[in-house]
Amino acid sequence: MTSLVKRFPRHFAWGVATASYQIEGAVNEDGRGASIWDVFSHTPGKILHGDTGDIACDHYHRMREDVNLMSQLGISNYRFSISWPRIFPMGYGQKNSRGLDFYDQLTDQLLQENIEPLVTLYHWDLPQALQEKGGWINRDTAFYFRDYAVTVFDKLGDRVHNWITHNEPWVTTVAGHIQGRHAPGLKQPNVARKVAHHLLLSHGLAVESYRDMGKGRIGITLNLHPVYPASSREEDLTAQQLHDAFHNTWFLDPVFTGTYPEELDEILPFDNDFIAEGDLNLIQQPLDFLGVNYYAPHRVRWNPDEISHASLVILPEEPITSMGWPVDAKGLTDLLIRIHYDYGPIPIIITENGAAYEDVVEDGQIHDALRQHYLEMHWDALANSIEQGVPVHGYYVWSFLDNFEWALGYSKRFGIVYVDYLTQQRIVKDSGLAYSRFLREFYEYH
Ligand SMILES: N=[N+]=NCCCCNC(=O)[C@@H]1[C@H]2[C@H](O)[C@@H](O)[C@H](O)[C@@H](CO)[C@@H]12
Repeated sequence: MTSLVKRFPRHFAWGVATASYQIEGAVNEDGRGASIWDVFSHTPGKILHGDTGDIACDHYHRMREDVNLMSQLGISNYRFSISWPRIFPMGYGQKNSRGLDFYDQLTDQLLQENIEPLVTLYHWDLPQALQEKGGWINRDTAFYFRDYAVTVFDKLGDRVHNWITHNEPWVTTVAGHIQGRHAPGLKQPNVARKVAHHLLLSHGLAVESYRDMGKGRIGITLNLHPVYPASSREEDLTAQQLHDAFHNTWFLDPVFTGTYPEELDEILPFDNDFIAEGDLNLIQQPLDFLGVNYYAPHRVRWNPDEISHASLVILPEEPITSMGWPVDAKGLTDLLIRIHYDYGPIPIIITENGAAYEDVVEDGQIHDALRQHYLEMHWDALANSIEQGVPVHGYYVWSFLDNFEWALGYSKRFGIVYVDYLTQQRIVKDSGLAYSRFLREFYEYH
């Protein structure tokens, strides 16, 4: 391992990541309003086994214990998200001071333990009251988001200096509004371009506001995949192009070039009546970093029946995680090099990377060798990216704790810390102990 620590720069930010609805629980406490995920998870048939985020990891009540565990493991960076409906139960208007107080205390606890916060403003838990006014289909939501962001900047901005506007707007758009497998559970492809645009507009408005208020760094997190053609056949090369537009450049292009990719119009045609003068300039304004969530590459073959005109191909012999996602760390290097050369030298933070595997508790331990190997392979791939000139400034394991995995409920475990949901006991897995050893070596070396 020692050779690996030398390959990362001195101030590289190693961390762990979570999200509010996936770990907090306490959904009806201290004035929190309902989110679209409260409604969705309580809708029969939407979540595996009927799981909800009502309790999750009970992090709202166990925050100090969890921060202390991070500190014991030598973790010095923590990415978490803020629950908008804890701050504005109705999405706007009357603020909820007890909701703000929780994140105020969390921030202070982190700083006391010398852990640097990286705060995500939106990790999918839209206030239900705004969904009832149209949610992201309604342009007003972008401005309510701006006002929510300003409130949080004002409260925490003296201590939090690293911000992410949105986590994976692609998932909100596609899973939430086309596939219907995420909240708000809509299957309306014709609104997808408008939803994505309003999410990006809200990002631009929040960045613009932060530039007037804060002196820290702000970016956006996108889930991105390198896209490989299954063969050199013309149709598979076309599938690669369209799939890349649907999964990657739909969001990379507006954020970094102020344009939407033309290929997207082939698969999601739209009349651009929702794009107002100045919107794309706002969306395209400079960022301090791009957050990249990387899990797996996409290998595709032509399939006109799919929205991206491509189907994923999993090779018979390639290893997969329990999510069915291929394990291919070189995909991370390929992706980062592509971003670097296509979009310029924007600093990159890997805001999520990790793997779900079936974990078994044996004598109070979890020997999750596959997850440990997955992580170490991706650290090596990240070092390769840096050695090839990509300015990577940080890496956050998804996830610190096992947590509510959206439509799959608690059936999938991504944590480096195991959570027994019956007792809420935390057990550091072998992968968490290995990460701790790696961090110790890194800080000793540097
Ligand atoms: N092939 N393949 N597919 C990868 C699927 C990409 C879309 N899902 C994500 O990236 C989600 C992201 C989310 O932020 C987090 O809240 C989720 O818990 C993790 C784990 O699911 C990941």
